[in-house]
Amino acid sequence: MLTVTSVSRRFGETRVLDDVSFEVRPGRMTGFLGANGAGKTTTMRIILGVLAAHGGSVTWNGEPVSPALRQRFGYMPEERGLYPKMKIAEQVAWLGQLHGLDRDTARRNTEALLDQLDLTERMNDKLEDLSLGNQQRVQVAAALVHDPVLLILDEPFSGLDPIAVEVVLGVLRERAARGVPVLFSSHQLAVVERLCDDLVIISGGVIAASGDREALRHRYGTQRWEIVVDSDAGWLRDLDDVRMIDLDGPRALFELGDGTSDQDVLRAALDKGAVRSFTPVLPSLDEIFKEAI
Ligand SMILES: Nc1ncnc2c1ncn2[C@@H]1O[C@H](COP(=O)(O)OP(=O)(O)OP(=O)(O)O)[C@@H](O)[C@H]1O
Repeated sequence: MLTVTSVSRRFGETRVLDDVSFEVRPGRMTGFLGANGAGKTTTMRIILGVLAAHGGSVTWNGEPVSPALRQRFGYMPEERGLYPKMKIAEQVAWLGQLHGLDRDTARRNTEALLDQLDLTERMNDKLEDLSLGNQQRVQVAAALVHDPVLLILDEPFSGLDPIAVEVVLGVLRERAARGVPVLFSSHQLAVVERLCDDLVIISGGVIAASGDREALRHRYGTQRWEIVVDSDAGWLRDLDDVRMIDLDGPRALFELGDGTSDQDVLRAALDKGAVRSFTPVLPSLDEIFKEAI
């Protein structure tokens, strides 16, 4: 497990990270969410040792992160730093060797990854001859070739079409399933909502919320209910302490005040006729994000 504890960082007089603490747990995809300039890239660089922290610590299974251990981390930086004129298989295998793999293992891992990422047919093409989406798949291969014990990915899904998102996601999920902690940043709330098990939300260099995604959905946002009846559900508006959010004929989305309960509403609905469905609706990531920051 990776543990970030009370990390701070300034650039000049500006404090860009303030007491940042969170965990990236084994076998879990952790989404790192924040607006532009919130501090995601700075945090990732500190984890990778590319940038020094001005306070706090980063530990791996309770131990400080040594340079030798960092070699075993996988990092996909925001500025995609591969060689445009080098053939992709050669390049990925070479990066594997730089991370300590022998030549045969590097080649085997490269071939397996390029196959998983649907790039086998392009393996002898130069990076610059690939579409931007395919170049990004190569970046993913480069971050994974040495079988990293931890994966840190800065915006791995940006600019990918939906099919490429699925392909990259499949590869990352497989690593997570093998027990590798995966931290990835993203602006795309809908993507993160679908992909992550845990969430870290950062705002202005401060952690606004972190932990299990479902637990956060329960903790943040206002609980709502959806009911579907047989005829128009507009009568719900007349009930005390019911606030209608959305009404679409027999379907209504509403919130409850303190003076009533979901069971009161259900009873009132059954008195009127058939109830086809009645479900609590948890807030979306979008709502959690807005409330947390
Ligand atoms: N080398 C630097 N010198 C000065 N300020 C910097 C430097 N790197 C980052 N910053 C500032 O630190 C803050 C956090 O930047 P960071 O890149 O970590 O944010 P981010 O959450 O990754 O944003 P984005 O989503 O736009 O990539 C920003 O205000 C940024 O301008």
